[in-house]
Amino acid sequence: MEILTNISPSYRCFQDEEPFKVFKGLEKMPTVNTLDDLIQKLREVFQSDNVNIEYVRALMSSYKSKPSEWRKYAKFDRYRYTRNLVDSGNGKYNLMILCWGEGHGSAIHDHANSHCFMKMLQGSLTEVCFAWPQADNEEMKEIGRKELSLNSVCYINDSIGLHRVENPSNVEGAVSLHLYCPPYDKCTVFNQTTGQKSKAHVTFWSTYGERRNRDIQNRREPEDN
Ligand SMILES: N[C@@H](CS(=O)O)C(=O)O
Ligand SMILES: [Fe+2]
Repeated sequence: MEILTNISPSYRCFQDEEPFKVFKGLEKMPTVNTLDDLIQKLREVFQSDNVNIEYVRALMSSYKSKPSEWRKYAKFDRYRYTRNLVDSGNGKYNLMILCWGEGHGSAIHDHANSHCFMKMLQGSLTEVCFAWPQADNEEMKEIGRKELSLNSVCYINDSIGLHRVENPSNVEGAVSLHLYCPPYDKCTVFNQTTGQKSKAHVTFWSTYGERRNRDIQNRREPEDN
């Protein structure tokens, strides 16, 4: 499957209404009414051998978050953000809901050569982007920072750079919907001060709305700096 990646980094993050301005050239966008509808439409899009990143992003943007539709997947942990599998996309991608308690964040990481789409379903998150380290033992260079607000969608891949994400609120949890294509279970995490890399496994806290067992949950990485 080929994924078209001709996306301009400056259009990497789109708030609510933008897709229709920015993507006039695309076919008429179908309306996405519910989360199930979004799941279904994503499956259809990824049946093709050519997937247009901007189309996926616009589809995700067109869904307006309704907590009653995603609550069954939104399982929080006290200590770290959780990853909850929603759909395994016929093996082509993983769609998941991440739950970020107050102050929870990820370490700086790559996305294992996958495409990463991220949509806010509740609250807001801060995304801090970094360049790949150029030399040993050097502070990582921040290349951008944004607030992701409700319903906005952003996109990253390894050629754009690395990032870490955090919920800056100390009163509200945040929930985000992520699509990774192809699916991956290992990524690289980086020490912000030294740029030192290590491999981390990424696992699911729950799958299809069911909690997984404690052993698996306790093996989770790569959260929290
Ligand atoms: N990519 C991270 C979440 S985020 O910090 O973008 C993960 O899948 O765990
Ligand atoms: Fe990420």
